[in-house]
Amino acid sequence: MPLNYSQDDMEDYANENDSDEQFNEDNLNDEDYNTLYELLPKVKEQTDGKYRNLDDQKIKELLWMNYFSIDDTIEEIKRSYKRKKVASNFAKPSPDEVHNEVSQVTKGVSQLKVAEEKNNRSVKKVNATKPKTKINIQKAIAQKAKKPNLSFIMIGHVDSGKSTMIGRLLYDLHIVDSKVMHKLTQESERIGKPSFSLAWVMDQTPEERERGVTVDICETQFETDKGRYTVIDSPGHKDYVPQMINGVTQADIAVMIVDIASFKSGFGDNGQTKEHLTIAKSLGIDNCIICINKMDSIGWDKEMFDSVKGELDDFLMEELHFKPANLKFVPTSGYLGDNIVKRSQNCSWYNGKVLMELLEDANASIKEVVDKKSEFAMTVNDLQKGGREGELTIGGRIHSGTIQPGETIVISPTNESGVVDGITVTSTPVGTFKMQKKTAQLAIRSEFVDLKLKKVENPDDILIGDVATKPGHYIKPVKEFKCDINCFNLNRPLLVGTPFILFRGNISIPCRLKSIDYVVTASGKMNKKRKHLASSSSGLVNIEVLDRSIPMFTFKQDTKLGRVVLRRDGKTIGAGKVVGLVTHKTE
Ligand SMILES: Nc1nc2c(ncn2[C@@H]2O[C@H](COP(=O)(O)OP(=O)(O)OP(=O)(O)O)[C@@H](O)[C@H]2O)c(=O)[nH]1
Repeated sequence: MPLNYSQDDMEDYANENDSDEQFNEDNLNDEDYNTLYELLPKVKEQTDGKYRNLDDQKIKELLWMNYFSIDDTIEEIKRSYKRKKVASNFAKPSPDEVHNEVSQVTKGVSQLKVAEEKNNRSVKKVNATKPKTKINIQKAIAQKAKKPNLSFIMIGHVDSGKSTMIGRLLYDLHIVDSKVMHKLTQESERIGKPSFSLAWVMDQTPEERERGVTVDICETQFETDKGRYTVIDSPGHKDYVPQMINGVTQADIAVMIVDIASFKSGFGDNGQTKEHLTIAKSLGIDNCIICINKMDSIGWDKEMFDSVKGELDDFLMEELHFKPANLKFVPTSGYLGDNIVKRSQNCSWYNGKVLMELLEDANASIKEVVDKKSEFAMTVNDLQKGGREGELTIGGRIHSGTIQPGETIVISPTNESGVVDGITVTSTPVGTFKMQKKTAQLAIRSEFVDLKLKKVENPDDILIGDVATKPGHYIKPVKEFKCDINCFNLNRPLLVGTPFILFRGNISIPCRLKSIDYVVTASGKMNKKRKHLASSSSGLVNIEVLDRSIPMFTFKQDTKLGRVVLRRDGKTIGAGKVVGLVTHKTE
């Protein structure tokens, strides 16, 4: 593709040519020819050592295909290597670069326009209101920064010991007292499941206790001298992966629990170990603590620990592209409490940190508690009707920005609004055994809060998954968006028209593959003719939401909420980054 072409030429090129067109340097004009030879050594230098076996001809071809952009070419080279892996985390294409690609491809889709340029006429105007009490916000933020809130989720194959681990953590931190434990032990013994007493601290519904299986996420807040924490328990059973995805979207880091005694079944294709890790990475979790658990059941065998650690390390680094420094492995027994809060006496060969110390390190590494550039946004995760008309309490994690009582919020997709009447934060300080509900004059990013709202016209229109912002920053809902997608685990190809369930934040909604702009072929070429995606392939696609319009973010706007996961037939089949929101002219 020549460099100095006009926009019209580029459109013609996009419409008329496909990626199968052969590169022939004899046909280049002088300027393009010179550019090619100037850039070739630069690409070689930057990819040398990592991506060998690429000959000059192939690099020239890739440079040409990518309009002589070094970054895009290197990205293409990386992608072609990535596709050799079973799963992918679509690690790097920079949002800007993807955005550029999209703005070129969207030119060909003539009926559509990128929605970010807004059509807000139909949206009722909601005015901002001032906080009830004037406070020194900087001082209040600085105060909160002394104890940031780290949210971590326990993930892992069914029965690996997630709930037991949390029960043990809370018990050893003196958050759950011995009276509660004694009661739970008696109750679990009564139904013949004594080993579940610790798990019952988190598994609270009769269904969960009877079946010994967690079916939904459950979160608990606690506070140590150094930091605040939210621990999220998630189900390991394959039928409850959607609930697990919901939990991941509210977490900063993941704690993967692996049952060493049945590692193979959990790690195989039918197990959830790989699926949970892939989902976590796809949804933006970059740090993972891996507890190799139930070590008591194999006599704390170091060789077995090393072998399982090796297999997991390979998968996490090579296929999911975790950075080695962001992975921490601990040998644990959640049941007996080894290496959770207290150091194990049974495992002299392990000199690393225990789970709680690793969580403290992760908490201490939170640098900025509020990103000053980002506006308030919160996904609604819980709803409680108020006693009076127009009252409603919404619960959730503040995703970005700050909020104070007295301020008005507006909720997408219905444009309902309400005035924040009060903010409550819940936590149990270590050693007190008492959950405290505190009212707050200010709540900030990463806190789990309940916002009591008043003056809500139609409370019934607000649903879980809706997004609250301040007036002027309303997220316009869309029914279609462009997505840079990676597919894995497909039994049969994903064709245009195929329906699937899309997960974004805590929303899960039926969607279909509306069209494919291009597929990246096995040889690393962009193919604009292909109308299906195969396993381990990637591409730029249009996704249509089938039920209703939903609030969406691009990856450029928000690196967490701008990500989606696709599931079909009970399997996770792909993940992607949203690169453009699309509205039809008639909308
Ligand atoms: N030997 C041994 N057994 C454990 C350990 N941790 C948990 N268990 C047992 O494993 C079984 C399952 O524990 P849970 O904590 O319910 O497992 P889970 O991962 O939360 O289960 P789901 O949420 O349903 O996937 C229970 O019988 C536990 O007592 C451990 O460290 N050692």
